[in-house]
Amino acid sequence: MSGTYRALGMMSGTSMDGIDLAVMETDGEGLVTAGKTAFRPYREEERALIRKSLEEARVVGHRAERTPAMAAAEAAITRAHEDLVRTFLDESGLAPQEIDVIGFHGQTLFHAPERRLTVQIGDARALARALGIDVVTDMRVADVEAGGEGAPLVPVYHRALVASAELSRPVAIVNIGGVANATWIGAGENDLIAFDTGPGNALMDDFIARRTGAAMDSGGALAAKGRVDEALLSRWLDNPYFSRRPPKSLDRDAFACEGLDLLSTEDGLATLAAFTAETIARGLALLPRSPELIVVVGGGARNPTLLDHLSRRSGIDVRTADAVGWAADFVEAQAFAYLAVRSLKGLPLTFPGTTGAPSPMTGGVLMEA
Ligand SMILES: Nc1ncnc2c1ncn2[C@@H]1O[C@H](COP(=O)(O)OP(=O)(O)OP(=O)(O)O)[C@@H](O)[C@H]1O
Ligand SMILES: CC(=O)N[C@H]1[C@@H]2OC[C@@H](O2)[C@@H](O)[C@@H]1O[C@H](C)C(=O)O
Repeated sequence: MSGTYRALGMMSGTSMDGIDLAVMETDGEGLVTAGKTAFRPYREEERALIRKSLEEARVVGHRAERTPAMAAAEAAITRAHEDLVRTFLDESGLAPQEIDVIGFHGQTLFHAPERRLTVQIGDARALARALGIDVVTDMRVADVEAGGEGAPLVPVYHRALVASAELSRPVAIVNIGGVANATWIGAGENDLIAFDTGPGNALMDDFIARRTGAAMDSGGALAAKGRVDEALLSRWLDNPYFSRRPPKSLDRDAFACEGLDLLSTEDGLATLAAFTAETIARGLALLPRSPELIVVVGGGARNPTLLDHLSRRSGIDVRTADAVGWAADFVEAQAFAYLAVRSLKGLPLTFPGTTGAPSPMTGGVLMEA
């Protein structure tokens, strides 16, 4: 096989909305040719299995341990990934042999790097055998075991994207998924700092689901009609996480937001959007130099109310990934394709500045077809 691979990446994030897939040709370094993408929403019963196992995963002592609910969720999400790859290959007219490797993130159930534990479900061996394609998985594990945060992993791919887009630096790539994370890229090749900033969309999704049953505040329409409760917001901001210097990472449900349930739906959503934006702004203020530009990737890029809060609270120019020519919804899936190739080549996935790893570290486990 040459130094360039055709890789397929899949990510199912903390929003639990479904699985993103992207194909690319890459050498795992500067060469990235992005290809087609696909999305498969989780079915309601799959999401229910994941939600149930989120609670159970808190008690496991080892990442390979499975309670009955976790085992059931793992079987379901492995099938869902297989189903998505098969449909994608059929629709793209590609044969399995034309894909060199799959980068498979799986579904995070629990993340506690201070206990050197990060738990993702998804049976990579079964997936590799079923599809007849090599699979690279467990990309957070080596980093966490070495004392790193195990997250975020995407920054090395953000660096490749920024290099090819010729954006002025320093620049921050902010991913607003369930949790939000930022990558700061300075002038030098190795000026890379990354960390989870705080909540992304998950608090807003959970709140609107409780109030109206909707999956999200589409376009931030309800938040735009609400008023930010500044007193409540400042109580939520009074959390040492937000002033702690990076590296740092979060589990999905790290913030309780006391008092939220007393607000109207509109005011609650407005206050949560301000919370997400303000914590990103505070995170960026911890960096060595303020970025000249924020590029927003992930589902949060589809919420103009949130973007508006972010530009006002940070005072920095905000653009969406789509506006700079990237596919906002698929950057993470692309990143796992890119990371799989880096793993095959033994290149670093994480760095002292991105996860606190003691040195640049490769990672990932290869399951051969
Ligand atoms: N049109 C929209 N309007 C408002 N919010 C949206 C829209 N589209 C997506 N979102 C938000 O983005 C979320 C999905 O984002 P994304 O797919 O980036 O998350 P993820 O990959 O699951 O999370 P993470 O990055 O934390 O792993 C949705 O749950 C929703 O809150
Ligand atoms: C443990 C885990 O799955 N963390 C996710 C989560 O979702 C966003 C943020 O928190 C980020 O740290 C990470 O995902 C992205 C893909 C990353 O590792 O870069």
